[in-house]
Amino acid sequence: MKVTVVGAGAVGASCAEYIAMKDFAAEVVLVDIKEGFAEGKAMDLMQTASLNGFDTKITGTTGDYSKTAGSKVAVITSGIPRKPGMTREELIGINAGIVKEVTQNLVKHSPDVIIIVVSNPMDTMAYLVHKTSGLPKERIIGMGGALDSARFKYRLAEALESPISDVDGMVIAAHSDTGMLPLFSKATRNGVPVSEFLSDEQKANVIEETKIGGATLTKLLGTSAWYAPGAAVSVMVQSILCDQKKMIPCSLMLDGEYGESDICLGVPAIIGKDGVEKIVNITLTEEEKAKFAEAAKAVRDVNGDLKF
Ligand SMILES: NC(=O)c1ccc[n+]([C@@H]2O[C@H](COP(=O)([O-])OP(=O)(O)OC[C@H]3O[C@@H](n4cnc5c(N)ncnc54)[C@H](O)[C@@H]3O)[C@@H](O)[C@H]2O)c1
Ligand SMILES: O=C(O)C[C@H](O)C(=O)O
Repeated sequence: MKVTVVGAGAVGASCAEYIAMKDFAAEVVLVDIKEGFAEGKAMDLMQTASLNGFDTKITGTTGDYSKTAGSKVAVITSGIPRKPGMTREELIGINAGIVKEVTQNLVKHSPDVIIIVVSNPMDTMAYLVHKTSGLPKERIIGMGGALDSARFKYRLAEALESPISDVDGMVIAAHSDTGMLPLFSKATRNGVPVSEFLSDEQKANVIEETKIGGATLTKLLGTSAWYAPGAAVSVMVQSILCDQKKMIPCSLMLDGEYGESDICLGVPAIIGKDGVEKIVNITLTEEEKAKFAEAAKAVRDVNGDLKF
């Protein structure tokens, strides 16, 4: 099956690399607006195929969407990343126009496509794709929770001094510095609640470091992260192409779930061959419910800046 990745920059190339390395897709098409850039990234990645042992064919194109025709999944990473000191929300002015145009091109050539939205501010960009693509809501999935949950597990393992494979946990709500909701109450080490091992101070630190995970990396790198974002996308694409039905927190259009409607926010969902098979309703504490509602209010304010 064919996967298109729009934006052959840091995140787009990382998506293509992880998808190819796992060898579950027949073809990955990279698209960029910068002349020759996607072609160059595709060629460089293809020259790793014999070294890394994959058969996925990676091609690149400068804006020729006819090459993306018949894609099962398209990942939108085109747009600008933030610089140190910025919030993701500040990117809306430039990225909204790019995401809207790219979506129209993708849908024109692949009407049955499932779109994974990565460009920031992601929850708002996912909402924009819902409002402008004409695709059913099951086929538009924002990527944020998979990445934020991986960062949560990294911070939990650090605090627990345990291997990451011992740890499980999930982050829902908004993909923003303030609106992320790491579900500490449900995090476990080999099935045992992590609250059995960590103090209140450690808990607060893990939650805060998780929420500012993207900002911390942006400060260190001078631009935002790409390895873990690419790996997170590859997990979502694999769950679709291989119909794995994994439960993954994704930014989805809500219609009453978690008390919200007409907004994209991170919630756990079953992801399979048709996209979103089911939004999973989990029980939140009263404090978590209040934080989810607060995150929704902030995302709704940002959505208000969109022009359709
Ligand atoms: N949702 C997440 O978890 C997450 C994680 C990391 C990054 N991001 C976001 O992903 C986006 C990309 O980040 P990056 O680090 O890869 O940036 P980047 O600058 O390295 O790459 C972006 C690429 O998009 C291309 N582009 C711009 N306009 C285009 C268009 N109209 N059509 C096709 N290509 C176009 C650029 O030429 C560039 O190569 C940013 O908005 C960033 O904030 C989101
Ligand atoms: O932090 C960013 O701006 C990029 C991305 O959303 C991330 O979380 O890495």
